[in-house]
Amino acid sequence: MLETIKEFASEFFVTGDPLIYGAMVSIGITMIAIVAVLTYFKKWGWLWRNWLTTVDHKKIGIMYIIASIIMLFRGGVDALMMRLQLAMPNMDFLHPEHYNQVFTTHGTIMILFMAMPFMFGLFNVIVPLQIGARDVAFPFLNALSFWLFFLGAMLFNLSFVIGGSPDAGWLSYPPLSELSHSPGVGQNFYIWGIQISGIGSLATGINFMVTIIKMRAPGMRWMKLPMFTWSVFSTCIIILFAFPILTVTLALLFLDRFAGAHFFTLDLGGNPMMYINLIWMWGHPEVYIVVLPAFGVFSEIVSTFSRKKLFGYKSMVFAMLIISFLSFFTWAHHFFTMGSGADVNAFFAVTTMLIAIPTGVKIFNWLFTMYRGRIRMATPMMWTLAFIPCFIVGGMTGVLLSVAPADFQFHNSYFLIAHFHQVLIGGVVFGYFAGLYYWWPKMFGFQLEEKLGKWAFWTWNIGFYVCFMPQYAVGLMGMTRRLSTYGWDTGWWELNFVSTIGAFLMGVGFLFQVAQIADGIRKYKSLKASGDPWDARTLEWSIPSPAPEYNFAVTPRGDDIDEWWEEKERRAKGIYPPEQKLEPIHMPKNSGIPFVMSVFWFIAGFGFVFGWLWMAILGLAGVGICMIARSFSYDTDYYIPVDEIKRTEASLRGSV
Ligand code: HEA
Ligand code: HEM
Ligand SMILES: [Cu+2]
Repeated sequence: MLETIKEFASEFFVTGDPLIYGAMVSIGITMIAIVAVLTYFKKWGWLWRNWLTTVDHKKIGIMYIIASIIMLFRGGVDALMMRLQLAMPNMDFLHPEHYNQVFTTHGTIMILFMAMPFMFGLFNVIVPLQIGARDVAFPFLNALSFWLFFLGAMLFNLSFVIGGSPDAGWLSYPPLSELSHSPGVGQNFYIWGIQISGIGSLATGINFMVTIIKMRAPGMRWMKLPMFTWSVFSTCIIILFAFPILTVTLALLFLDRFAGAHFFTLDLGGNPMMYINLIWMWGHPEVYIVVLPAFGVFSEIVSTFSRKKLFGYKSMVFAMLIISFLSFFTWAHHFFTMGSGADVNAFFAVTTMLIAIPTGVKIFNWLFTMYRGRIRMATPMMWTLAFIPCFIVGGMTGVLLSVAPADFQFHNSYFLIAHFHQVLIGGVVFGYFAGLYYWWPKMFGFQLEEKLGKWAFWTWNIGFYVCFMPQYAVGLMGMTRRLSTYGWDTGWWELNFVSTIGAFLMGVGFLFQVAQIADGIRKYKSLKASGDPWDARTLEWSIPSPAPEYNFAVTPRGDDIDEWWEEKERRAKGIYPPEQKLEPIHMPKNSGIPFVMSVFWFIAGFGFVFGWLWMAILGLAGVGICMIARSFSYDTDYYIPVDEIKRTEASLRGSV
């Protein structure tokens, strides 16, 4: 008996490292604590009814954001472990094979399970409210997308506890990711975790595209759309074309590993370069997928906090559409060194450089919006102001990398690492933080304490520069990426040491944010009387905060770019909109199917990971049954009666 248990343990659990044991035990304890708390307070029913089965876009958005912040923590711990290992030469904190696992999971989690869900969270919370809609076009699909993302992410994270983490880099290049070089199950976790959540991402892209096309308030023509919604639309275009490439690429890699196909091996007619091309055809657009919505957030904040109309509305829209389009023609800049020849490299160098132009247009528009504005220095605006110089430097070093001959030097060095962290942190993370601070009152109906927010802001920012500026230098001095340690004779240690200090400062910044949120919850003070604490401009602020379940009691109009601002001006002049009659509101009903179906996907994925076909088939059968069950469920909607709307409105607006 004991032998069998030992065998089981040695097959499924990563053994031998106290660090991993420690983490496993803490994950286990956390899980038990969560289950115990839910049971003790009898919250299972509440959890199921209000969250696990919800199809309300606002709640789905909040769940996305919570999941992504947890993933930011996990990815951040990975980052700090790497920085600790690199702080001094010849460190023995992470062994080389662990170092490989840690940068792989860090990169994958940060992009796919932190940035993507944060972005989808903001889409969900804001887009329907900004365009005056009652929900997204397909609320059921929206819930399904969330649960696919969530269980995909869980499957990926499970690799840490069972079976071993992937370790072939965040894009899992063959031949390293092939069975011959990575015989463990880590790569399978990578493939299935991303595959399952990727289907969710594609569905979200389609959902929001249809929502924006079909569900805008009357009067809201395309050139009246709020800028954040435009950014979401341009991102959805990229998702629509890029994600299917990822799905196919991972499916082919899976066939290589699982069925002995040879798409990406050099023998039997395959070619690893095919994988590299395919993965970057998704991977490059992916970085613009995550940054465009951040641009949208900055646009909203700049105009709200400068109390001015956004400068150059149309040029902003065209710049984003051009970036969406160009993002599909630059992928080969990630492998200039792979021998495609001068002509190919020149083509991709030029297309890459072209992207600097629309991006520059956007930067100048933000600056012109601020020019002569009455700027208020609240935290959302501070993150926006910090973003601009940071992103300019990060973008400029991107342009340096795009010079193909120079890239032969920069490629895979710490110069590259510094470039992409600068655009990803300075652009994406700062952007989503700004959005979170800006829309926090909208989501939860109370304000966060600014003081702790400012502490978080400064530690993050100072930490950022201290961490990543030295990396440009150490990159030029020859330090390459994915290096688990180095010697004293390299001359790199001082810069690395400084860099590690910066990384920990950012960690402190994160702790300040957690404290700020905890403090806000403790001192909770409802915003009942005013749903519009920033004196903002777009429709989401025209209704109470948090928004009622049905969003708008009566459908608003969207005739102006800053409709709510114009409305406030009209009201100040005593011009009120005509009283509209309330009507019963048509709403989608909650459903447990998205959650259950995603659990079956998880089971199928788990089966494929370990090559247990019976389990995979069981999972897929469950998915099929859920689909059939859904197609036979007719009771999917209901109406909210007028009385109830009246009661809700009265209580939310504080007059009861
Ligand atoms: C949000 C993410 C994001 C963003 C926005 C960008 C933006 C850009 N990136 Fe970056 N990049 C990454 C994420 C991102 N990148 C990642 C993750 C990798 C590495 C992946 C890996 O290997 O693991 C990478 C790698 C990478 C490479 C590959 C290098 C190599 O592997 O050797 C190159 C090469 O061309 C490049 C170029 C650019 C350029 C030109 C831009 C441009 O879009 C920047 C445009 C912006 C500006 C230029 C600043 C503002 C403009 C002005 C003020 C106007 C005036 C300026 C000029 C006229 C120059 N990037
Ligand atoms: C919080 C601060 C962060 C620090 C200190 C940090 C640090 C690091 C380090 C040390 C590496 C490994 C470098 C190497 O050895 O090659 C790395 C890789 C990477 N990071 Fe970060 N990181 C941070 C945040 C982020 C964020 C927010 C993102 C994405 C949104 C991100 C995306 C990546 C990616 C894609 C890789 C490449 C992984 C690979 O080589 O496969 N990082 N980071
Ligand atoms: Cu790129």
